[in-house]
Amino acid sequence: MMQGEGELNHLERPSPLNEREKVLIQDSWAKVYENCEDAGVAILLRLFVNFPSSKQYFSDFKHVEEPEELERSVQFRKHARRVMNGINTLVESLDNSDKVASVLKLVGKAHALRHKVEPVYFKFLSGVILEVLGEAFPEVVTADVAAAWTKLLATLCCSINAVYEELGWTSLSTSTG
Ligand code: HEM
Repeated sequence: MMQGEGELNHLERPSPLNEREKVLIQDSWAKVYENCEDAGVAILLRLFVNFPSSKQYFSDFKHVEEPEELERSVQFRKHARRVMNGINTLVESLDNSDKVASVLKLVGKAHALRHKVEPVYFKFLSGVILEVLGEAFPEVVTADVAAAWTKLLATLCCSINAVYEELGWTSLSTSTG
């Protein structure tokens, strides 16, 4: 089995978010988004420290190891902002499934075709988001809030995987190793 293929096949799409879960996500996100810049940097830094291979896709800092130096990279900070803005759009659009689908389609397409990012990195990023939010906002991220976020992020990964599959990612992934 090629790298990433198992991930594509074995992720189960969670049930849609219910109204309570949407409110839990929107309320908790509002607190996080007040510190958008810091939260984004903390999340991306954790991704690159815990999963150093995720740096391979970023020309400006793929060989940088020091977290302090990573944080200073313009490309790093720009992507941290983009990730936070992407999640913000999803959170704002929880009642608009067409919008959610179209945002995830765009993100999936760009990362598969242009940046050639293995889809498993979206799963790593999702885990890191939960971890960092739980640590940074322990009073906000209760067990119920964490469960709602887990569901949203699993949905995100499933949708991204579906886009990759539609694009025939398995053949692409052989060329990127
Ligand atoms: C929720 C998850 C993510 C969102 C919302 C997101 C969003 C974006 C956006 C909006 C762009 C620029 C637009 C474009 O090129 O089409 C971008 C670029 C990029 N993303 Fe992501 N991204 C996410 C996850 C990831 C992950 C997990 C990786 C790899 C580990 C990654 C790697 C890249 C790279 C390499 C670029 C190009 C950077 C550059 O040229 O400066 N992204 N991302």
